[in-house]
Amino acid sequence: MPAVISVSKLCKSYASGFQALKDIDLDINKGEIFALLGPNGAGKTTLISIICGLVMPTSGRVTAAGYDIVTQYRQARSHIGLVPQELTTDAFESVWDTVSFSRGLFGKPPNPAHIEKVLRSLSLWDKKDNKLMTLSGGMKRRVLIAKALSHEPDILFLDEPTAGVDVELRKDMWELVRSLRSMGVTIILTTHYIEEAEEMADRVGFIRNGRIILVEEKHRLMHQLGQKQLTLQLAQPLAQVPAALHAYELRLSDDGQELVYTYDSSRQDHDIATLLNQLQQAGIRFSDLHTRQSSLEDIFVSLVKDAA
Ligand SMILES: Nc1ncnc2c1ncn2[C@@H]1O[C@H](COP(=O)(O)OP(=O)(O)OP(=O)(O)O)[C@@H](O)[C@H]1O
Repeated sequence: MPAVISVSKLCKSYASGFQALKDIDLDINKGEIFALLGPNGAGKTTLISIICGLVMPTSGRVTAAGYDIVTQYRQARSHIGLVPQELTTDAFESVWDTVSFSRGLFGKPPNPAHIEKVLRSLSLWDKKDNKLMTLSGGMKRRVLIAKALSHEPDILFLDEPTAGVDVELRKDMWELVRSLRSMGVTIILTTHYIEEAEEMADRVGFIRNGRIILVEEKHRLMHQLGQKQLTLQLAQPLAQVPAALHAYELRLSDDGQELVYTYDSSRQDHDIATLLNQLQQAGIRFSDLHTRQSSLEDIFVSLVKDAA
């Protein structure tokens, strides 16, 4: 898949001397949803701001849609839409005016048909004459997206798109992002809700202390690093795990009521049926059992810990 954004050897030191990005190499593929994850202060906003031309890089190179974001800023920027977290435009302006004005900022001629299409796709059409101050929080978020889409970009950055929104709206936003992708828009989002990345991303990148520590397809990541856990509720409490079962490295809860078996879901050599058979032979009976697959959040926490 061709890269629509290409970041190479990117470094950023702020005037204070603080090095916020260290030697970042990253390609974003055309048409994918890419989630950039990392703890507070990792460098996500700095990276996005550089790609969008809001912050100057110290060294390295970034291209967007083939254009250098420093030497060909206008061409590069015209391909990019940025959805910030906060709406800062005039509260007394109408939805239609604010979205049309955004388009004008990119030097694009007016195109009422496009603005109408964007507003309709965001369920904002019947609010087009409303002043921004009269909109609900969720609608204001949609206006931010409409503004970012006003100049027909094919790359969209969403900075924490669902921070502080309720579950209902979050699901709507996910739906919306998916439909944008199906229209061919490449989407890069930052989020603190790992669940959001798990739900939507094709690939995830982890950034920490200004370095990219891992970029991987979400499914492969979850398959490779994901672990499964089998928990057995014992019929009778157990004092200790029988020696015959030591190979499984089972963990017995303090009260002796629960046995937990953690295994690598990508390996074939851990046969649950054999374990259950051996438990039976050892006279250990259980009243219930359940399995759990580790989430992207578990993987994230362990990656961040490992990189500390
Ligand atoms: N203008 C600035 N001058 C000096 N340091 C800055 C400036 N902007 C950001 N930083 C520092 O750079 C680091 C990265 O900040 P950045 O905002 O990129 O992180 P982030 O990953 O987006 O964090 P968060 O998840 O909290 O939004 C932080 O330590 C921050 O304090």
